[in-house]
Amino acid sequence: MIAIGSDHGGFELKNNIIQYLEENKMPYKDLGCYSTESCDYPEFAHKVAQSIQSGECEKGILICGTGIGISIAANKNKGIRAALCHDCFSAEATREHNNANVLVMGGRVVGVGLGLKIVETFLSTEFSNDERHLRRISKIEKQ
Ligand SMILES: O=C(CO)[C@H](O)[C@H](O)[C@H](O)COP(=O)(O)O
Repeated sequence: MIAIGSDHGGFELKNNIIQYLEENKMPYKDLGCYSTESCDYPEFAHKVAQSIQSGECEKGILICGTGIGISIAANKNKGIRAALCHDCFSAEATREHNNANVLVMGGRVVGVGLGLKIVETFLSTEFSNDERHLRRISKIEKQ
């Protein structure tokens, strides 16, 4: 299950990603927001983080205007490795190297075409399980 959330700045891209997930029969949970009305991104970062921490969702996708604020908020939650990616190379690398469990994008930064490619790359790339990456992730967890 994929948890997805955004503020008003990411609402439109979130809707396009939901359509992509539905077309590809990928189960998801839409944790809001549900309109373009101004709202506060930390709320949605927290909801997505909680759904991963509880085990209900395996991965998450978060979108705000730039992706920056919602990344900062998401990464305050234990066990959350949220990666802001605006290119496919980073989306692949963060899965392989960081075992990132949340993809973050800026709805005012990327277009829908690139955004969906980044989602596809992130969701289809496995963690490498390489010893050096495991060691580095465990150092993050201890911080
Ligand atoms: O936190 C952000 C900036 O890093 C997000 O892009 C927000 O979506 C943005 O700040 C919202 O801005 P607005 O002027 O309230 O629409």
